[in-house]
Amino acid sequence: MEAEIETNGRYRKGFLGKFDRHQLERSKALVLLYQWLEDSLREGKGVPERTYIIAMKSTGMEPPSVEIHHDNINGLQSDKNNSPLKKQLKLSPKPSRNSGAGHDVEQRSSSIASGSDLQTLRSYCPPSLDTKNETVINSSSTSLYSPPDLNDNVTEIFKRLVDIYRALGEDRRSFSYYKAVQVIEKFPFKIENSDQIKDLPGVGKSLKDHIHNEKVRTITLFGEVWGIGPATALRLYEKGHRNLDELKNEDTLTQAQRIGLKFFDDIKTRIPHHEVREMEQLVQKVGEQVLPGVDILCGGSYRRGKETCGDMDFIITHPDGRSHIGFLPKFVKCLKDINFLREDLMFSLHSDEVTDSGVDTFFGLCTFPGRELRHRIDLKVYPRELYSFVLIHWTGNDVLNRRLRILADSKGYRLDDKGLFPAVKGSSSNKGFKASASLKFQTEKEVFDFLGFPWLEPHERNL
Ligand SMILES: Nc1ccn([C@H]2C[C@H](O)[C@@H](COP(=O)(O)OP(=O)(O)OP(=O)(O)O)O2)c(=O)n1
Ligand SMILES: [Mn+2]
Repeated sequence: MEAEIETNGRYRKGFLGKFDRHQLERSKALVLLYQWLEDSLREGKGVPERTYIIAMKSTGMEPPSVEIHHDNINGLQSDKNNSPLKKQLKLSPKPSRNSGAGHDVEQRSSSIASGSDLQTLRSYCPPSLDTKNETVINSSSTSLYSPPDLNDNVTEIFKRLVDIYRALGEDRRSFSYYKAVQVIEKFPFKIENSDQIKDLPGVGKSLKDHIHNEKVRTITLFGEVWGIGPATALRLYEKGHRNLDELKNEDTLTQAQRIGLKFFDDIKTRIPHHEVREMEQLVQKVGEQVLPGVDILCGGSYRRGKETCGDMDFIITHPDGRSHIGFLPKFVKCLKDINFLREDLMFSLHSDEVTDSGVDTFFGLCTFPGRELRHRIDLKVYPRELYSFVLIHWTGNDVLNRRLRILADSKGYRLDDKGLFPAVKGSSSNKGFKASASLKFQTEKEVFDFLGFPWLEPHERNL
């Protein structure tokens, strides 16, 4: 049954009077009877809108006249003279209703306002909309409108929460998520931080928390991709990416980040200790062929005796103090030839330079012989004189390293993977420390002793 409202003065002032027809057209909103809200609150869920829709008629510059499609005209006074099909209705002045949840249905983000008689809620028609109403609605200036839901990552979760809370009997909470979905689905932009919606009523604290948590979770996830640091992770989040699949289409990623992404799951798979031992033996054997006498050992969690390792941290030097120079490129080539090294992430060569203490580094991915599962591998080549510091640093763990650094600081030294530097008088900056030459120690134990830290075997360093 349909009826036409006689737009009385109060009605125009209350809601439609605030907007011209073009504004309403632009908003592409459906205007619903306030009754929809009351019924929804009574039911504890959003009731189908189709019988509550008010359609606008284009009438030039005049305030819009209104058609109502409403079989259930409870709460509206009908004019006795109307035919059953087209009733002339007058809206009875009703007391203003601010019934709890209904109060914050109002939303300001999309040029739709709430009035005391009517609440506007949706900008799309639900799938249950009958075709018999479609003709009427389409002939008016309010068209069916299905905006792209730019925030479906949020609304999909919220829709689930609507059902979950309803099933739990928490109708009020269920309804507040329902309302939030209605509001968020209409956003013409992707929500990226909670500040964008902090002033929106109808979108509760839960959503703000949710978005904040989502941001933290997403940035943390992106930061787990090799080569993506916090700043890049934040930039990618702000570009709208929300999961790793979406990142695959991101053309600003470096080649190394792409590899990190492609083998994300592989890299996260920890390697059993005994497999690392086998790969260490393989790497040592190839190293000996390339450069007899070369010292190669796997540090990190493997050297500390952990059952599984996140990656392999190879530390390489040569006892003669010079043959390490130029070793790494040849070594990497051989390891690639036997299909052990598979992808490069970073290759940095400085062993023939005086600066940077002559360190060569290869970061990449390797596979256990006969397998395709990728593992992270680091090869670091240092001059022999730095070996004691290198072993301590790359064996860890990070807690021990921090303690040793603090201890060194307290004694007026700076400790890192390239030495132990006495503080330069008159300067407390890192630069001041670096300007001095490192003390020389042959073994890890000498460093521990010098600092006065009790000696710990590698397997005792899991602090
Ligand atoms: N922020 C960091 C990172 C690393 N390290 C040192 C201590 C680590 O033990 C060593 C190797 O770094 P890894 O990240 O490879 O850590 P682990 O080898 O200890 O553990 P995992 O099994 O996760 O590789 O380098 C450090 O002092 N501080
Ligand atoms: Mn490691």
